[in-house]
Parts: sequence; structure tokens; C-alpha cells
Amino acid sequence: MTLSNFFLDVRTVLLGLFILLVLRWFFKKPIRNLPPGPWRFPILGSAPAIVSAVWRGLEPHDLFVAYAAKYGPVFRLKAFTKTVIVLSDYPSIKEAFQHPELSDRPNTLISAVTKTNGVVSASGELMIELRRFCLTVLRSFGVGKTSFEEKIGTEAEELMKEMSSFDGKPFNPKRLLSNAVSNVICSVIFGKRYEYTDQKFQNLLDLISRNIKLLGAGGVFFFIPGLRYLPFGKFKQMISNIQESEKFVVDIIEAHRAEFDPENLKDFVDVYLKESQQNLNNEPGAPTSKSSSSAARSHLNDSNFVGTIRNLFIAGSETTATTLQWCLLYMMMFPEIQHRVQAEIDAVVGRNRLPRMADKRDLNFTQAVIWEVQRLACIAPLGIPHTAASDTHIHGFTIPKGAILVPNLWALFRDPRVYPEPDRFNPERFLDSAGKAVKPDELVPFSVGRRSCIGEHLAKMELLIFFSYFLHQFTFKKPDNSPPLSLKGKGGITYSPEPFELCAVKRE
Ligand code: HEM
Repeated sequence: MTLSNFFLDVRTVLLGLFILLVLRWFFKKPIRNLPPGPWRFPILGSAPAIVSAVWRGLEPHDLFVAYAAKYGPVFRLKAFTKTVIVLSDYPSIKEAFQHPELSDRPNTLISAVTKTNGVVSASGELMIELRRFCLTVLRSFGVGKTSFEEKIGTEAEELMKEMSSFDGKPFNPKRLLSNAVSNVICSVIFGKRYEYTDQKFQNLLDLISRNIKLLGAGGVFFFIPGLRYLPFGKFKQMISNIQESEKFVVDIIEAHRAEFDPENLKDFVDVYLKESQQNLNNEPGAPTSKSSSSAARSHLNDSNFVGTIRNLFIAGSETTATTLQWCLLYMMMFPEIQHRVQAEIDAVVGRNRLPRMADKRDLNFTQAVIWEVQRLACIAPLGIPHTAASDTHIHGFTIPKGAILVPNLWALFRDPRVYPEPDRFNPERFLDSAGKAVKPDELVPFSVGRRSCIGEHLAKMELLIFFSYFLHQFTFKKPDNSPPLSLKGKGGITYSPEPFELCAVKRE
């Protein structure tokens, strides 16, 4: 075959495929009662509209707010062949995310690269088992219980020593916050903490933080597993970062395996090693194990566990550290609110000891400030998508099997019916007439329903302890002559502030 014939053949095949796709698009049996939505290009669907919005500097969640104003709180987009349903108010998000048929996850890039399916990307029975396993083991190590506050307090104190070492001079708090918060979850899953001088660990945190941005606004690339085949720099970099962070977790598991003592389970990895040993014993043909619990957990295997450990490490670090960065930024932007928080902490706790969880019931304004930062910063503006396991009906619409459901938490947290003057930083909105902090049902930074955040209790405790310790000990100020502060964030899988520096001035 000559070269020109070869290209002619390729062109013919591509043209044939194109015609087939267009015919399929025109003649596909329509599903009745789908949610409304903007006009979609054949084949490309809504992708050009989203790409062009991002190109113009809009975040996808902003574009979706505009669509919701036009088409209502439940509207439909198309991402190539996939139907995407965006949910923009509390009733629709709650109804969808409590529905057992709308609790699966779409395929993810990380699962495709690492060939593991952790708790975040798991669906069906596997998801139920992994969630149960994680919650039970985390609780067994004290996570979420009052006794756990000591561990968080110790990390917060280490971090404050580092902050003090700058002696009121400017520094970027991002890396320190990530290290401190990661240490809390690392102590539970790996049984160890990492020094701020540990270069290998610092590199890992950098790599995770870079990937969170590379994954695109709203983490859009996270849900396109096919990207792993693209030869472009950004995607290659993402894949190599995923592989490197995977190696870090696998190396730790191997080190645990070498020293494993089934009678002395020190951390999450040890519990997993014991569980996987029992699962091996329960395999057909193996001698019968005494453990009926692990026999029941038929879906749990090594690759699910490795994925889950990686999920807990990443989800448990980046989210809380980013929220704390926003808290410090807001305090610098609103010094009068910072002083009010300090005055409350001083009145409740005094100057002779650090705050405790037991003080929480009296730290109403402090709690309201944390909620208001979580509302406005909205670090997971589009949550983590779910997918429909079967054709399902919610909110009067049909959600077709395989559709991806995206909660627009950004829209929900700026709903003027729930939050008058939604763009104003006003912690008072959470205080009742007696000054008690009251959280509205609609404030759900950890999502709702069957996939809601596994680390919610831990994160709430971390936010209160770190934040109240910081303001008890320091006043945060914008460095003289530094660029103006901005409350506009940058999209990635989490929405984080632009890099900034602060001065942590020690209080008397
Ligand atoms: C301020 C901190 C945090 C925020 C705002 C946050 C938010 C979220 C959100 C929005 C989801 C998606 C829920 C859904 O799909 O409906 C989620 C899931 C998850 N979070 Fe968090 N999270 C935080 C901290 C943590 C921590 C500390 C951990 C560590 C234990 C953690 C572990 C997870 C896991 C494992 C999932 C996946 C659950 C599943 O797929 O079933 N998160 N989180």
C-alpha cells in the first residue's frame, strides 16, 4: 500500500466514525424528563462552553451559578458522551446524595494509573465495606473522640514554635500548615510524624499540592481516566506525580510489613496488614480462619487498601490545611474580627493555658468565624462527583444510568435566600439572639448523605484547635510593602488562596 493510500484509508475510517457518532446523536432514543440545560454541541457537548469560560477567567462553579439562574437548581450538561447533572440547592443535593442509587463514583484518573480503588473512588458494595472499615479503624485509634485533641494540640504547638522562629518577620504559611495537618493523619495511618526539615516529606507535600492544581478547576481531569495516554507535558507530569506519591505509600506499607507484629497493632497500616493476612487465610482452600468478620468483608483486597491509605493521607492533609490558610488570610483582611476572636478566647480560656475542646461551647464567635470562612472560601466548590448506578428519579427529573452528579456547593453557600448579602464576610450571621453559634442545615462543607466526608469529626476538631491556638498566641498581619491581599482563590481539586505571606506577631 502506498503512503497516500494509507492516509486515504485513515481519513475514510475517521470520516466513517464521525458520521456514525453524528447519526447516533440524532437517532438515539430520547430519555424522557431529563433536567433542562444549555444547548450542547454534537459530540463535544458542553465542553467548549466550559473551556471558553475557564479561558475567560471564570471558574466552572461560577459558570454553573449562571446556568442555575437560567435553568433551575437541577440542570444538565454533556461532557462528550457523558451526561452531567449539576445540583445547585440544598434540597436537590440532599435528595440525590441520600439516594442509594446515586452514591457510586465515576472512574478516576488516579485509579486508572495506580490500578487501585481506594475508598474515595470505590462504588457499590466495595464502597460500603471500605467506608465501614475506615470509620471503625479510625475510631479505634481515637479519631474524632475528645481524647484525640491532645495529638492535634501537640502538632499545633510544634507548628507555633516554627511560626515563632520567624520572629514576626514575613513567611508563607502554606508548607508549615500542610506539614502540621498531615502529621495528624500520618500519626494515625503510618504511626509517625515528619519533621519540618524532612526533605523527602516536604517534596511529597509539594508534589501533592502541585497535582491538586494540575488536576484542573474543580478537579475536572481527575474524572477523565483516558488522559493518562496523552503525551502532553501537563498530563505526563500529573501521572508521574501520582506514581511518585503512590511509591511513598507503598514503601511505608512494605516497611510496616517487615516489622509487623499482629499482637501489637500501632496504626491503620498495621490493621490493614492483619486484615489482609486474615483474608488470605479465608481464601478457598486455605485453612479456616477464626475471623468471621474478615470473611464477611469479601471485597477488601490489597489494592483497595493501598488506594484507601493513599486517599486518607491526601484527603486528610490538603483539605484542612487549605481551610486553615483561608482562616489566616481572612483574619489579616478583617483585623477587627481577628481582635474579636482573640477577645473571646481570652475571656473564655484566659492567658495561662491553651484552648481545649471543652471550651468549644463558649467559643461561639470563634466557631462562627470558622463556619463563615468555610462558607466563603468553599474549598471543595464542586464537591466530589457521584454517578448514577441505574435510571433514577429525583426532584421530578430522570437521572439516567451512568450520569455524573456534581454538587455546586459554591452556589449553595452563596444562596441569598439562606445567606442574605452572601458575598459579605459576616460571622454574625451564625449567632442567634443569645449569641450562640447555630449552623444552618445548608452549610455542608463536608457534603451530605451516603458519601459524606469520612474525616468530618477529625477536621472540625483540627480547625477549632489549630485556629484557636493560633489566635491565642499570635496576631496575624499583612507584611508592610507586600502585594495587596486577595480573597480570590485558584481552582484545582481544592480551591486554594493565591500564595501569600504573613507576619505572626507573638501576643503578650
Ligand atoms: C476541612 C476539611 C475537609 C473538607 C472540607 C472535606 C470535604 C469533603 C467532601 C466535600 C467530600 C465529598 C463527599 C461526597 O462525595 O459527597 C469528602 C470526602 C472524603 N473525605 Fe473529606 N473533607 C475534609 C477533611 C477530611 C479529612 C481530615 C479526612 C481524613 C480522614 C477526609 C477524608 C475523606 C474521605 C476518605 C472522603 C471520601 C468518602 C467517600 O468517598 O465515601 N476528609 N470530604
